[in-house]
Amino acid sequence: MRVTVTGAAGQIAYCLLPLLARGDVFGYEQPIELVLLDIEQAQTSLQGVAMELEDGAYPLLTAIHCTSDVNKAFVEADVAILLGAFPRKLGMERRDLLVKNAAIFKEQGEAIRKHAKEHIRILVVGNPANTNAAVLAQYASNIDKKQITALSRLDQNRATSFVAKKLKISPEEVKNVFVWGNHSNTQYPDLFNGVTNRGPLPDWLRDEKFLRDEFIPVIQERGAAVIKARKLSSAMSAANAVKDHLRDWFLGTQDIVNMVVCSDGSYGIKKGIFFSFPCYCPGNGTFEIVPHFPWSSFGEPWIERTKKELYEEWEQAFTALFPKSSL
Ligand SMILES: NC(=O)c1ccc[n+]([C@@H]2O[C@H](COP(=O)([O-])OP(=O)(O)OC[C@H]3O[C@@H](n4cnc5c(N)ncnc54)[C@H](O)[C@@H]3O)[C@@H](O)[C@H]2O)c1
Ligand SMILES: O=C(O)C[C@H](O)C(=O)O
Repeated sequence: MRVTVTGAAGQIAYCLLPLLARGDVFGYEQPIELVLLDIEQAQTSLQGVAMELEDGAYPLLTAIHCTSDVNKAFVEADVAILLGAFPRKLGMERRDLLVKNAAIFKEQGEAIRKHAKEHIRILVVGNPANTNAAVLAQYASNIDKKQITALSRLDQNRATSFVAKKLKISPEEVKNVFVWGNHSNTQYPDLFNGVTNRGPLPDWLRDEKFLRDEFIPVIQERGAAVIKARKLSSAMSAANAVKDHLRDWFLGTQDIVNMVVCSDGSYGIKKGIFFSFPCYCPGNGTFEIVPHFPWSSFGEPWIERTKKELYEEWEQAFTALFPKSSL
């Protein structure tokens, strides 16, 4: 299995690469070859990462290739994990970030179309992840949209862990806590479908004041809180969520998991928009959006807000990429 990781000299990659090499993601019997892409200025650091991978003496890791050439990076790739993105700099508006990253994901989408295996499975992590995935899907035009996903599992893990801590139980016992929409602070973390293996969540966890004043803002702002505390964005937990997302997508799970996927019109979300939905993963890189989880009247305005943000993001990226067209 040939796995391409972009942004491979960055901090998420540093936490993720050992998990891939050890077999935690694709299974303990699956040999993998890693192709590590980063920009020219990061090549010395990338060489250091490759040395450390070699020094791990991982039995499943059959080869490591480092490159700064996007066209070489995706040759014959079975899986692409897209971590590399332009970071937000001081004074940059969200729109500037969107446009900068749209250019990167356009280039990578084209390279995937030309060079990757047709059955490739893609996970976009670099922010703004939903819209980057939508841009990539436009340009990797020979790839079925169901092969392209983005990461919202970190948000689901955060929400699940929050509930487990409140109830003093293991996160394993908490199911069906979902995060809908954009991987941004408009996401809607939803406890109305949540259960534990002892039964439904207690009423106080669904109290509207508690949801509005505590649960929802804590989950929506968790990424910012980590940045404030570490002066760096979350990396260990992001790598762990990448592992969970890919393992479940490839090896299957009975749990309903959050993935950002291309809307097929489910839940009234416009087709083509990449939205975080609850998904069922039977294995082998397949998933189905689970269609029947209710939002409750409390959830509707939150969903509207995140949906609106995603439609606007897509319009901005689309206008930058195709200045003379209209949606
Ligand atoms: N979706 C999520 O849940 C989630 C969670 C955490 C972080 N993120 C995002 O993931 C991304 C990576 O985070 P990080 O902490 O590893 O960042 P980082 O800055 O440590 O690493 C990013 C790496 O990408 C490289 N890069 C930049 N442009 C590139 C390009 N065109 N091609 C290849 N490589 C390129 C950089 O040189 C750098 O080495 C960021 O965009 C971050 O906001 C997403
Ligand atoms: O990198 C960020 O802006 C935050 C990150 O997406 C996170 O959720 O931790």
